[in-house]
Amino acid sequence: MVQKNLIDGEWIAGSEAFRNINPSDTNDVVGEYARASAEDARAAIAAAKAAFPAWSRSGILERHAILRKTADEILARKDELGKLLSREEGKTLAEGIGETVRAGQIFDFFAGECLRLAGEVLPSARPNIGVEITREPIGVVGIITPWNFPIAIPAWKIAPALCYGNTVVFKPAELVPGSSWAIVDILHRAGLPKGVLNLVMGKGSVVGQAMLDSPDIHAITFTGSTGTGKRVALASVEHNRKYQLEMGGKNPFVVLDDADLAVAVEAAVNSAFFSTGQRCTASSRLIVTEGIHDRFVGAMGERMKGLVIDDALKAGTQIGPVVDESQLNQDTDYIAIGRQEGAKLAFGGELLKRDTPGFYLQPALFTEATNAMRISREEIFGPVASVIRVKDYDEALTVANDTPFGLSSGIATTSLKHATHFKRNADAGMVMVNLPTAGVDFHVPFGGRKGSSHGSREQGRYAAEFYTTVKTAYTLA
Ligand SMILES: NC(=O)C1=CN([C@@H]2O[C@H](COP(=O)(O)OP(=O)(O)OC[C@H]3O[C@@H](n4cnc5c(N)ncnc54)[C@H](OP(=O)(O)O)[C@@H]3O)[C@@H](O)[C@H]2O)C=CC1
Ligand SMILES: O=C(O)CCC(=O)C(=O)O
Repeated sequence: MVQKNLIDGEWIAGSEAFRNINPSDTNDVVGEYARASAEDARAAIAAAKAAFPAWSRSGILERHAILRKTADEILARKDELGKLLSREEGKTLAEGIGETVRAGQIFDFFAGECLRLAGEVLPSARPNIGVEITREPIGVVGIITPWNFPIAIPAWKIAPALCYGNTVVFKPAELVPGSSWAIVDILHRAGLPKGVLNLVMGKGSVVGQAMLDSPDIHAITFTGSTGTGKRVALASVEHNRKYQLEMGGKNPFVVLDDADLAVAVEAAVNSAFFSTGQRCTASSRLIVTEGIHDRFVGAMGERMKGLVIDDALKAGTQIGPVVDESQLNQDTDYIAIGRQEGAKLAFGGELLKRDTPGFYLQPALFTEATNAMRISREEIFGPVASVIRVKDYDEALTVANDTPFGLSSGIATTSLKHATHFKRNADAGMVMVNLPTAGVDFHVPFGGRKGSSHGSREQGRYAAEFYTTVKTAYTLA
């Protein structure tokens, strides 16, 4: 059965369908999905526009109940939805279920936020005048999401958009439509009025572009590549619309001489290779001071030998496949580039054969890398990391900050002084001490600096900044 798009409360088949393929086993078709056209996207935008006046004035109990019900269903179906996610994206079952739980928690959090909407009442600078500051929804929000977090990223954009009274046109990545379809179905059945949430699955160059070109989309929230992010920005400036971008990372993980080696290695392996390195918060630059360098590299090699790379759904798998052939080619191209640049491939980097045809790559660790190499400057988005040797903490901090990106950064140290200094001086939106650079909580701000992000933070209460517009009202007493 072809899963359809949701436009104005109706499931619409469209004229074309596309297949969702399991990267662990390319013979396995996860499902078939209707491919929306640019015309479908325009119909979805018109429906969202028409639904906005009523939804923006809907009661907070109605919004709360829908988001609460959605959270409950996602959490109750975590094993089934987690399996679907792992099957379509290739992260391990534990990661797939974990991400599904996170999506449920996000809906739960924003269900609560519906009940906590608040403003401020202030005295005016002039006598006998009262000032009220309130937050109002923006209008139609366009949501464009990537393939690497098929349920959590849609959840952390859709939940606040609806909570604060906006209507939505949602375009998931074509590679992973299954999880997105499932949460839209859940929200629809939870009682969202028609047109409030519209799903248009299909190509970014067609459906996404139609969204960028529409004057009736008042805000766009995007996560994905830097190149597409730039297109979103340019089109948004053209239409004078609000936009928010979460793009790449080249996140540093600093290991100091005084680090607990086991903690450092575990955090580095998680940062660099878990979720097959396909996280914008992944660390691909391991910046290591010279006193611990050789022990760290040796321990990383030992730990990497034990990693189980296999079918995402198999019990015991620790690293699933790369998401598709094009991403696999990007990863192996960068491994070749690293070698040409003079870095030493100390471990891994081989294509692997498993029982089923899939995109299996052994995580790769380069040593003798410099921060000037392309493998240290450009986002690879795969299980490929480089060790950069530095003299001391000061040089480590300089190298860590010497990047066009600024999403996450981490440090392994037992020194309070260095941990405190790093938290203050790392030029990144998120800093982790003795923890992986990736794997964030659902209720606190998420976002970066420099080339990684644009606009206000996502997640937690800070999300209100993007999904609302502030009004200041003056009243003569
Ligand atoms: N920061 C992050 O979390 C992510 C970073 N990336 C980086 O991007 C690289 C490429 O991945 P890729 O999936 O191609 O990333 P894209 O930026 O192309 O995809 C992200 C989303 O944007 C959509 N899109 C593509 N073109 C347009 C357009 N012209 N107008 C509007 N929307 C559009 C995509 O649609 P569709 O895919 O359906 O065509 C997808 O839904 C990765 O290797 C990685 O380096 C990728 C994913 C996430
Ligand atoms: O590290 C995380 O938990 C989130 C990462 C993320 O949002 C991303 O890779 O797009």
